[in-house]
Amino acid sequence: MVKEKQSVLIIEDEEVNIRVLGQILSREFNIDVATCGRDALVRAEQDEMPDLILLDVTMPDIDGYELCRQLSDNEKTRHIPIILITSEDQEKQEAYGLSLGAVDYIVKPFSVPVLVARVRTHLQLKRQRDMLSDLSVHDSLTGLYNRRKFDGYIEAEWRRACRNQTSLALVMLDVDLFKAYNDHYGHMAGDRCLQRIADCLLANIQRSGDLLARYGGEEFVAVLPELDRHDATVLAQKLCDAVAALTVPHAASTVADHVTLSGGVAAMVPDIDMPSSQLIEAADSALYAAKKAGRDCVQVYVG
Ligand SMILES: Nc1nc2c(ncn2[C@@H]2O[C@H](COP(=O)(O)OP(=O)(O)OP(=O)(O)O)[C@@H](O)[C@H]2O)c(=O)[nH]1
Repeated sequence: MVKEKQSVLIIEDEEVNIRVLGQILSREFNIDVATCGRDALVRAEQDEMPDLILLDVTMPDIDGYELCRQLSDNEKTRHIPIILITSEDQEKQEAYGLSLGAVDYIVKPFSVPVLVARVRTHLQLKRQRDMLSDLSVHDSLTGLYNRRKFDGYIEAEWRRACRNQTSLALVMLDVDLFKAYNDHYGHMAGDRCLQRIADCLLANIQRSGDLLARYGGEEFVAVLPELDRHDATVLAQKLCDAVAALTVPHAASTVADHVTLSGGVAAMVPDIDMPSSQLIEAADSALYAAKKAGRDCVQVYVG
């Protein structure tokens, strides 16, 4: 999600510099401060990550260049632009800092308007990058995550479940007789129906590690870490019930007088040599079984 007000992490150990930078920048941005390298590494990785880091090269514990290298090498923090602040006005030092991953380099004593202008420019670029990356993982019709996000997420969760030897569950949901819905009510009404279903499913998936995505046209998928087969089945039924309770009329359905879903559930504790596609195929075959069993029901894969 792209933030309204962006945030800047100032990594600086001198009180007077913190005060000056804080005063200048807090008019436009949220400010966080770290006074040593170790604290900076923790703050850069927290849930509410900074959008930009102003890093003083001279720090008491970890050298600023080393800190810059660590932040740029870390998968979680590498996308945060870093501006180095230093009193060393040497071309070699500047080139070194930039080669470590910093996006800019400011020499003390600095001009306030120049510093603010550079911070603004890098934050604007960061905002544009965030918007692009947000668009690339969301489905434009429903606002849910898209297939690309799902593919990456299930892979990561599969590896985590394998490492921790915990269960990973997958629920696949497909709108029943949706071709007939489109044929009867028109494609635009079909789109609105999919949006209502998406909102409803999202409202009923609450745990922070869960991921709901639009898997294909009228198919949705939920990745549910640390859920076993039983609990995933309970959730899948709850999702189907919630959509049925919307009572969206479906006059062309042979199953009910309103829109219904079929669901397929699979859950596994992965082995090191099992691909994540095994879980997807299992949920898909359970969904196929639900369709064969007459639709408007949930079936579970029992391997
Ligand atoms: N309105 C709309 N329709 C879509 C969208 N994506 C896929 N569809 C339609 O969803 C329908 C799916 O049809 P089928 O795969 O035959 O399945 P079904 O009619 O739902 O039948 P069952 O799955 O067997 O219950 C197709 O007619 C697609 O055109 C979309 O974004 N908007």
